[in-house]
Amino acid sequence: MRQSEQNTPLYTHYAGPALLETPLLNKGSAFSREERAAFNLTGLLPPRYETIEEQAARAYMQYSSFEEPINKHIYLRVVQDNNETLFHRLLQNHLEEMLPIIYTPTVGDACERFSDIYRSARGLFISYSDRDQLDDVLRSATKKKVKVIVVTDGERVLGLGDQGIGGMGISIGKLSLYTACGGISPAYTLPVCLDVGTNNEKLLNDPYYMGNRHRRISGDDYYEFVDQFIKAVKRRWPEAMVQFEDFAQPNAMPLLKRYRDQICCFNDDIQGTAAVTVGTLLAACRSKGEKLSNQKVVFVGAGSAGCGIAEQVISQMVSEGLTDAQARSQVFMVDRFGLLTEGMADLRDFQQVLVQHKNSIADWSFSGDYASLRDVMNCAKPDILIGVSGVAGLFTEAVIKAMKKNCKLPIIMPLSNPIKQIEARPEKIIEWTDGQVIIATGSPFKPIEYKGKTYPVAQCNNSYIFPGIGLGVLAVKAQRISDDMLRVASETLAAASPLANTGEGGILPPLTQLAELSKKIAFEVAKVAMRQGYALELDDAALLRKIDANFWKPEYRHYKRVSG
Ligand SMILES: O=C([O-])CC(=O)C(=O)O
Ligand SMILES: [Mg+2]
Repeated sequence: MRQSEQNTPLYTHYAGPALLETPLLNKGSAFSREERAAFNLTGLLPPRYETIEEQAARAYMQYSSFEEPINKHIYLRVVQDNNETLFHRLLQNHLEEMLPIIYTPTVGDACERFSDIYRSARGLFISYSDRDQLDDVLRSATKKKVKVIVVTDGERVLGLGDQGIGGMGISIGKLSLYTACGGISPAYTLPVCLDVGTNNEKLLNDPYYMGNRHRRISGDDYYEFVDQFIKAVKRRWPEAMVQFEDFAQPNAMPLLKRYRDQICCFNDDIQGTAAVTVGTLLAACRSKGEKLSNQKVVFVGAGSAGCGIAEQVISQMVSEGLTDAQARSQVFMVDRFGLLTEGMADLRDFQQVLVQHKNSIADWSFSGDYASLRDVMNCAKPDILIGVSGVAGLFTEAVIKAMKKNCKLPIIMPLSNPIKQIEARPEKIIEWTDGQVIIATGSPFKPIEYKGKTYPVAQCNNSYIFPGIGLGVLAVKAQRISDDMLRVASETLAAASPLANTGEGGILPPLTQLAELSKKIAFEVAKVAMRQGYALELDDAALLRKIDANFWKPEYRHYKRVSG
């Protein structure tokens, strides 16, 4: 059996202060007496030799001294930039408590205030003005073996809009989860922010803003720049997987279409969110003893994320036996002007195929030009309501009550992040439906007490999907990420649903079980990649061993010195 790399010594020429200043290698007070002597560290550290658990206990005490989530976030990022192994041990020990701090929702604040709270360098900022020297820029990344890149241009960070280089915060947060929940070694990850400017006036006028102070580059210049970046990545790290994150709607889909058959990549907001949503819906329907293909689904927000999920829902309905046209007739997209309806002006291609035909809503009665969300609730009588609008408060009491009137146990999923952008808070939805509801949100919420009963709130966030995809892709060196790989990730998630399996607990397994779930997703994803000819061929036992061997653990290795 292949021994995990982590049990073997690590050979390095770094020594003295440079070793302590390299977060991937630094062990701080855990350097042993022998290592301190061999690496010229004697005297640079307090005399006591500590274990990683002792270090983690001190760090947790310091962490707990901060009240505000943003200050806890800043503290954890400092630990990360100082000692990555310790950072991940701390996360592992307190995953449930710390996920909302390093990731959604607090990561949203960290992106908005990126320049204000900036401490030290992490990741690669790639400026448009550097476009002719991208090979040099990528060479500056000291990591030789980058295997997972999360790249954003910061134009649509969560539901917070254009954050310019603040988008780096989300790339960092996603990759922390790749490690914490998908076992990808931090030595293999690289957060990237493409700085093509910002149209956010507040940032442009903010003296502390650290990005380039010009408006966003757009059109052909923009696409050419992204292309230069992708080509440079292919030259430097030909096997790296690229996750597109938080690109604005007009660019997200074209970029995905352009690269999905060229490199190993996916768009987290379109495909990752679709995969987790379909997985959650499958589990919710199973827990009701029903099929997704028997449900009517309303989406609020017809951007690339909403339409991406809708297409995935449709393809699931078709796999359950509906025709494409039948499935489309059961899906209703509502955007700022109302229900997407045949003949509506200015629709994008991906919206055009999701309109309702005039004759299928001929017997609806409504007053404006297009049916409003409330009209859709009254006339379509949906079973499922999904919010991906980024607009707080759109699920009003009237909307939810109109839905409940026609559906005994509605499935309601306000998915917009972070919490301040949510369509309706879950405790309100429970109150308005008198507890007769299945809820999932994009951001985390504590279980809700209502009339003596406890209601868990599932966090339908793409974090259930991407770590497992990454682990599977790495295990078999997959060259592409196909729709079937994403579909099997949804099914694997649904199959792990406590509520669907036992009639009790949440619709989704708790996030604390993500590492185990990611291994299962990785296994299934890798098998599909092999079947489709995108990956190394391995038998099941060898694949399981590979996944385990690839799963990095926050433990210190023993170091041996080599000359530099
Ligand atoms: O980051 C998250 O929590 C989920 C996500 O991709 C988004 O909202 O853009
Ligand atoms: Mg996102």
